[in-house]
Amino acid sequence: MATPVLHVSQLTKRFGDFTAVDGVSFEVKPGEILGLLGPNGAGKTTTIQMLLGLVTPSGGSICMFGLDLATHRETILQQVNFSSTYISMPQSLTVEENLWVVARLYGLSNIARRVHDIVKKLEMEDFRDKITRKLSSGQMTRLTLAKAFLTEPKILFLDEPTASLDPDIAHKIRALLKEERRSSGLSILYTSHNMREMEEMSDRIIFLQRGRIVAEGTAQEIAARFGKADLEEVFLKLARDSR
Ligand SMILES: Nc1ncnc2c1ncn2[C@@H]1O[C@H](COP(=O)(O)OP(=O)(O)OP(=O)(O)O)[C@@H](O)[C@H]1O
Repeated sequence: MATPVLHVSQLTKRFGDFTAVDGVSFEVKPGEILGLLGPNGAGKTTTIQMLLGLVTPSGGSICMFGLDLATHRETILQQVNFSSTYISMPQSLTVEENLWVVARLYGLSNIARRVHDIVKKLEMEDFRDKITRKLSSGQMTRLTLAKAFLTEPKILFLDEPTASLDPDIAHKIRALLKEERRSSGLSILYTSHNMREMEEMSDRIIFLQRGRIVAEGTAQEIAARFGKADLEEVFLKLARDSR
């Protein structure tokens, strides 16, 4: 069996007396798309922030590519990238300048070609010269996705990657994610509140509720386990139970 790209064991985060992530364990295999689902406040973002080394866990371990994040942070993070709405990028630079900054920070070669390719792939030609401060939220989302793809990571963490995109662009982004997974074996962990997207994209889904995993499997397996027709019905049941 393939070695997992990501192995998370008993991951826990406490903020004072409050436990936001509570003993979570899971794996992501090479080329796998894992969906992280859960109601507001379930602990999805906190989990991703720990995987990125932005938040220090209170307990448990995170291994990527067989290395422990606590001791091999720099090596691991060179092969990881992420996209989320909480990223802030230099506001006075243009879209393309921001991509050049990222490319230089990662020490990439052939920067002009890479930037050109990613701008084309994400259909950003219209606003490549626009100042970042003036971007619409959907354009900003595309810039953060471009930043994530630019470094050709082995695993991508995406926190609500299609949240502010129009249906046409969201569809193209999903197709691109699937194509990258197919062509380069990219692994993806992502969150979304769009149940149809979760069903379409995810090989497996982890359902978080109050910081704990309450269900795991394919969308069909999870729906069947709860005796529901689809993921949306399961979500409504679990979300209402947790309020
Ligand atoms: N720095 C912090 N200090 C205290 N509590 C925090 C902190 N960060 C997150 N929390 C709390 O941890 C819980 C989990 O938050 P998190 O942002 O991980 O949830 P989420 O599943 O991503 O939710 P959403 O769907 O709303 O984005 C929430 O109750 C949140 O208020």
